[in-house]
Amino acid sequence: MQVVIGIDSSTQSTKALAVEVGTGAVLGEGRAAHTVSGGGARESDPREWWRALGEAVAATGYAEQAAAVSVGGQQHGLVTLDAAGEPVRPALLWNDVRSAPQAAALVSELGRTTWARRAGSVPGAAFTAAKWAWLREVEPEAAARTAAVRLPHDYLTERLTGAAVTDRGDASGTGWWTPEGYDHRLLQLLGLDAGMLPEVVEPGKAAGYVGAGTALRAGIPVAAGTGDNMAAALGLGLEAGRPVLSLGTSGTVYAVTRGRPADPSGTVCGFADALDGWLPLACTLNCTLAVDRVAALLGRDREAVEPGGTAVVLPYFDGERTPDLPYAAGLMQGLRHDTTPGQLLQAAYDGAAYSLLAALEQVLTAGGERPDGAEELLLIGGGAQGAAWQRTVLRLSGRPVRIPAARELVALGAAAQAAALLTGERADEVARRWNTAAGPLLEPVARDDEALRRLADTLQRSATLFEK
Ligand SMILES: Nc1ncnc2c1ncn2[C@@H]1O[C@H](COP(=O)(O)OP(=O)(O)O)[C@@H](O)[C@H]1O
Ligand SMILES: O=C(CO)[C@@H](O)[C@H](O)COP(=O)(O)O
Repeated sequence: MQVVIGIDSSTQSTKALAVEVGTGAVLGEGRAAHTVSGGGARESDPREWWRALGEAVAATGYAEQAAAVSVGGQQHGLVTLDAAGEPVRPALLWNDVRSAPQAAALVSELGRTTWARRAGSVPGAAFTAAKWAWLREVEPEAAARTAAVRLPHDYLTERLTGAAVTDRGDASGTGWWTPEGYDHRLLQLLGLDAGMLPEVVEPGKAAGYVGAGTALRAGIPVAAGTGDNMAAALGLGLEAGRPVLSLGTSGTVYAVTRGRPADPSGTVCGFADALDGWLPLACTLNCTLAVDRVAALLGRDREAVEPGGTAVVLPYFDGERTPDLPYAAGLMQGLRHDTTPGQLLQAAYDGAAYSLLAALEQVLTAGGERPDGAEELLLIGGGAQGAAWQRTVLRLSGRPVRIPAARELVALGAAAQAAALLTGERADEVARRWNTAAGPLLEPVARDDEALRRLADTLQRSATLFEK
C-alpha cells in the first residue's frame, strides 16, 4: 500500500490528509490553526504556516510512511524573504485591502484591457502585484531588504525541499505571470527583479525532494503544489465547463475551461489551472465568516434562518472584491417592524451568495464555454456542510447542486498531485479514479428572482455609500 500526504495551507488553518494511492481512501487527517491579524490589516507569519504544516502532517499518523507530498495554499499572499531566507515581515494576505489604491494606480497605468490580455486578470487589491506595490510605497525599507518574493505555497515547498519553485496555477494569481513566463514589462512597472522570483515547475514534474529535519521522511518527492482553488479543481477531477461554488473563508466560483480567460471588467480572474487548462474564477472576501458574524451579532445559531421579509444584507465587513468595493462596509436595508432576526440572518446568507452566483455565467463564458444556465453546481468548502447554505444556493441559483462526499478537496487535490508523481498519471485522472466528486444531488427549486432583484437594486443604489 502506497500513501501520500496532501496539504491545504489556507487562511485560517492547515489541513493534511494521508491518502492511499490505489483507492483514494483517507487514512488519516490533521489540522492546526494559524493566526491572522485583525483591524485593517490581514497578515500572518509564514513561520506559523510551517509550524502548522508540521503539526498537521504529524497528526495524520502517516508522516513516516508517506511516499510523496504536495502543498496547496491560499492564493496571492506576498511572502518577502531576506538574503538569509527569513521573512522580512509578516505575509500580506489575499484579503488585505490596504493595497486597493496601489491596484487602482497599476490599472490606470496600463489600462484594463492590457492587463487582462497580458496577465489574464485586471489586478485588484488581492493580487500579489498590488501588495508588492503597497510594500514599496508604504514600507520601502522592507521592500529594499527583500531578496526573494514567494507565494504561501512556494514558501512551504521551499522549506520542504530547499528549491525556489512555484507552479503555473498559483503564479497566475500574482499579476506578473503569462503562459510564456514572467512578463518583464510588468515586472519593470512593479520594480521587481525576475531573479527574486521562483522557477515555474512544469505540471506533473517534481519540485524537489524532502530535505533533512522536517516532519516527513527525507528523500521523498514533493510535487509542485498550487493555489488552493487550483488544488480543489484537481481534487474534484474537474472536467471543462463544470462549475464549482466554494464556501469558505473566501467565496469562490470557478470552472476549468479550455480557453484562456481575459475579462477587462475584472470580475473574472483569468487564472491558469495546475495542468494545461485555465481556471476563470470570481472571489468574494465575505463568505462563511461574515455570515457567522451576523449570526453571532444576532445571538443565533447559524442554521436558525427564517424565510420571507424584505430585508437585504450586504455583509461586506472586510470591504469587497466581487463586486470591486474595497472601501465598503456591511449594510442592512429594507427592515420593517415585523422583520425577524431569522429573516435578517437569511438575508446575510443571500447577500454573501449573491455576487458569486451572479458571476457564474461570466466565469464560464470568459473561458470560452457555452453555459446553458442549468449546469449542475458542485458545492464545496466548509459552508457546503451547512443546511442553510445549501438551501440558499438552491434558491438563488435555480440549479441542481451536488455536495461531494469527499471533504477537504484542496488537501485531496494536493494528494492527487503527489500520487501522480508516483503513478505517472495526470493529477485530475487520479482524482477521477478516486471518484472524489461523487455525493448527493439536491434537486433544483424555483429561483427566487424577487430576492435577486432586491439585492441587485440595493447594490446599485448604495454605490456612493461604498466609496472611499
Ligand atoms: N456545518 C457547517 N455549516 C456551515 N458552515 C460551516 C460548517 N462547517 C464549517 N463551516 C464554515 O466553514 C468555514 C471554513 O471553511 P473552509 O473551507 O475549511 O475554510 P478555508 O477557506 O479557510 O479553507 C468556517 O468559517 C465555518 O464558518
Ligand atoms: O484569493 C482567493 C482566490 O483568488 C482566495 O480563494 C484565497 O485563495 C483564499 O482561500 P481560502 O483561505 O478561503 O481557502
